[in-house]
Amino acid sequence: MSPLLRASGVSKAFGRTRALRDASVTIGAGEVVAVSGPSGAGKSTLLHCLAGILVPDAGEVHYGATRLDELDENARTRLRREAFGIVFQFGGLVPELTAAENVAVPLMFGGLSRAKAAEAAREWLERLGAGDCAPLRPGELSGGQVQRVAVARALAHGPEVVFADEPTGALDSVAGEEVLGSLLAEARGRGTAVVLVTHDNRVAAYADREIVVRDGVAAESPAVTR
Ligand SMILES: Nc1ncnc2c1ncn2[C@@H]1O[C@H](COP(=O)(O)OP(=O)(O)OP(=O)(O)O)[C@@H](O)[C@H]1O
Repeated sequence: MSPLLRASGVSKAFGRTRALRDASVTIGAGEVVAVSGPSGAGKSTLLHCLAGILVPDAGEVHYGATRLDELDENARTRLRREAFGIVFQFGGLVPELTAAENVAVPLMFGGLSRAKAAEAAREWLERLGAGDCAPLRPGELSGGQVQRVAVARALAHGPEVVFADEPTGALDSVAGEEVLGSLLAEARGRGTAVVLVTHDNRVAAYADREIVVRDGVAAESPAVTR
């Protein structure tokens, strides 16, 4: 599998907390990788460094031929918008916008007309089983619906990688499995890589491969052939 995203010797500290120590991991194109480990181990920090949300104190992050950690803030934001999709534990939707607008607005940033973005947003919400949510605001949605909308928003612009930080952590197991099932089915169908932070072993079982983080140290399991 060709490497898409590669962290090499990445370290990140917050004050005296060494959240990540010398982490070296690779994400292949189209690969679904679970990042697991106990609370506070450094999983989110690793995800944020790979996604260009955080800049590491040491080490390198490569996205294809691009050295992510050397880009300035604007360039990283642009790259994230174009090439990455992100799903947070609590959706991270804009509360003032409807579900449809939450999905459509990033598409308009990407250059689609309002009408085309609205149409694509509707299609994506339908695909994720959240068509009925289109006119509603996040405050009017269930946790599972919020995550479906967040997944639609993360996938709609055709990213190469989706980063999901405990995307089902706030949901009961049935809703969680449905959301995760939809995310992975859509991503696998499109060859989109997924980096999935979880401390739930059942969730990790959906992945092709696991990166286990303990005390800031990341260990990769070998690739599983499907
Ligand atoms: N912005 C921050 N400021 C200060 N400390 C931080 C910050 N972000 C993370 N940390 C600390 O870094 C360590 C790793 O945090 P991180 O969120 O990466 O762990 P995690 O494995 O994702 O944990 P959880 O499963 O509880 O979300 C923790 O000790 C945490 O308190």
